[in-house]
Amino acid sequence: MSTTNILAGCAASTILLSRHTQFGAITTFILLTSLVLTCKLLYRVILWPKLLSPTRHLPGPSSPSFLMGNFAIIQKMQSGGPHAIWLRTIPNSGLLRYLGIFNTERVFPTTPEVLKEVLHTKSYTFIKPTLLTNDIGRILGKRGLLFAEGEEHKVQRKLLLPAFSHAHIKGLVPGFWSKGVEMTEKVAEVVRASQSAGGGEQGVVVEMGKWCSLVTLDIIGSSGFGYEFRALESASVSGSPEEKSGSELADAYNTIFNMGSPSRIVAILSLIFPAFLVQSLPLKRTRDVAHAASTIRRVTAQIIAAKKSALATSQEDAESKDILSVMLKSNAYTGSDGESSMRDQMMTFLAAGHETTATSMIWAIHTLSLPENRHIQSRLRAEIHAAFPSGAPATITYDQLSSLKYLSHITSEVLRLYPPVGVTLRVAAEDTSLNGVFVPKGTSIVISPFAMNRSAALWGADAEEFRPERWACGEDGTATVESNYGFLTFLAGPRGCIGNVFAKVEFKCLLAAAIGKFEFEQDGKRELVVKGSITAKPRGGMPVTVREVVWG
Ligand code: HEM
Repeated sequence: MSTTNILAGCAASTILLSRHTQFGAITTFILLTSLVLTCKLLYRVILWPKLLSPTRHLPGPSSPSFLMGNFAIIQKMQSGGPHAIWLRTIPNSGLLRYLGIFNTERVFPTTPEVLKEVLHTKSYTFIKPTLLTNDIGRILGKRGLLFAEGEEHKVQRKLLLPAFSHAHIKGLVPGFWSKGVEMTEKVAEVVRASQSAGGGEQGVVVEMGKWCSLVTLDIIGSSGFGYEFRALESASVSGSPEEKSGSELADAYNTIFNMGSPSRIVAILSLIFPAFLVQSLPLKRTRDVAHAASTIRRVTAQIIAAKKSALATSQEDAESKDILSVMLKSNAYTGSDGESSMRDQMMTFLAAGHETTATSMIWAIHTLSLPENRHIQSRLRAEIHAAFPSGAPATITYDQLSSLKYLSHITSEVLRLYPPVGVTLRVAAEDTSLNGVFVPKGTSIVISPFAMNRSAALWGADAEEFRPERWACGEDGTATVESNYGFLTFLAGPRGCIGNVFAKVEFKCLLAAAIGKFEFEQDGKRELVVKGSITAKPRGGMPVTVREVVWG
C-alpha cells in the first residue's frame, strides 16, 4: 500500500475514532499514522525479505548487517563491482539475490538466458522503477523514451528510429569528426597557454573529462537537434577545471552528473514517504536538481523555437532526419501537450546521449595513458597516422573510419571493461517468473553490464584484462562472446540503447582525433574513486599529461 493511501486511510479512521477516544483528532491521527507506518516498515524491512519472500531461497551473498543487508559494500565499491564478485564466486543457476538498503530485495540475473527473459521476452513486464523515474526523471525527461513503458514506448521508439538508421549515422561522421578536431584544438590551446607561461616542456596536465563532456554536448546539439550549443567554443582555456564552462547547459549537466547517487537520507525517506514530499525537502541535492532541470527545460524550449522557425523559413532541409526534425515532422507532438512532451524527449536525448559517450572517452584516455598500455596507444596512433598521413584531415568518411580496425577493437574493449552504466534497475510490474522461479509484483531486478561484461564464464579467464585483440577474432571485428546478452554496455532487446551505433561511431571519431594529435601519459599511481553519479566515471575527472605529437 502506498504512503499516500495510508495517510488517507488514517485520516478517515481518525474521523471515525476521534469520537470514541480521549485524544484529540490531531493526536489520534499522529498515533494512528505512526503505528501503521511502523508496521509497514517492519513488514518491508524484516518480515518480507527475511521470512516471506518467495525469492529468499535463491543463492546470494550473506548479509553482513541485520537491517542494511549488503548496502555497505554496494556503497563502497563502484557500480557493478560487488555484482562482478558475486557472479564470479557464488554458484547459481541464473539468479542471485541480495539485500540492499533496509533489506530491500534485489534479484540479479547472471546468465544470458535469464537476461534475455528480462530484457527481451518480458521487457514490458520488467519496467523502470518509479523511484528512478521520479528522481532522475526530472533531468532525463519523465515522458521521454527512457521512461516510457508499454505501447507508449513502442510508438515513441518507432517514431524516432529514422534518426538512428545506419544510413543516417553514416552521414553524421563528418560532423563528429569536425567536433573532435575542434576539441583537440582547444586542448592544444590549453597546452600552449601553459607552456608559454613557462614550463610544461615534457607535457601539460589537462583535465580531459571537461573537454570530453563539452564536445559530446556539442555533438548531441548539432547532430541530434541541428542546433549549435557552442559549448567548446565558449569554454575558457585557462583557469581551473572547476570553473564555470561558459555554457549554462554544460554547467547544468556538470552539476547533475557530478552530484553522486541519491544521498542516503533521500533513499531512506523515499522508502517511507511519497516522492513529491521527499523532493520538496530543503536539501541541497533537491535544490540543485530543480535548478538544473529548469535551465535544461528553458534551453530545450529555445531550441524548439529556433528549429520551428528554420523549418518554416525553409532554411532547413525538408529531408533532415535529426531527432528534433523527426519529432516536428510527425503528428505525435501536435496536441496541447505536444511541446512539453517534445521537451521531455529532448531532455532524454541530451542527457542519455552526451555524458555516456564522454564517460567512455574518459576511460579510453585513462586506459591508454597507463604505463602498461602505452604501446597500445602508440600502435593506435600509427594506424591513424598511416590512414591520414598529411595530418588531421578537414573531414573523413564513414568508410575511412571503418577501415581503422585497431581503433574499433580498442573502443569495443573500453566499452566492455568500463560500461558507463554499471548497473540498471527494473521492477516486476505484475506477478511473473524468471528462470522458472516465481517473482512477485514489485520485485526489484538489478541488471549489471559491468558484471556481465567481465564474466569469466563468457569472456574467458582474462575477462578482467584490457586486451583489444580479443575483438579481432570475429570477421567483422566483434568478439566471439556467445550471446548478445554477454556484452551489455548498451543493454539489449527492445529497450536497449537506441543511440548504440551513434555512440560507437562518435566515440571512434573523438578518440581518433585525440590520439592522432596528442600523447597521453600518467604514472598509474592515482587511486581512482569510481562511485555514485549517473554514469560510472572517476571522481575528480581525468587529469593526464598531454603532449602534442607531430602529425603530417
Ligand atoms: C557510450 C555511450 C552510451 C552508452 C554506454 C549508453 C548506454 C545505454 C543503456 C545501458 C541504456 C539502457 C538504460 C536502461 O534501460 O536502464 C540506454 C538507453 C538509451 N540510450 Fe544510450 N548509451 C550511450 C549513448 C547514447 C546516445 C549517443 C544516445 C542518443 C543520441 C542514447 C540514447 C539513449 C536512449 C534514448 C535510451 C532509452 C532507450 C529506450 O528505452 O528505448 N544513448 N543507453
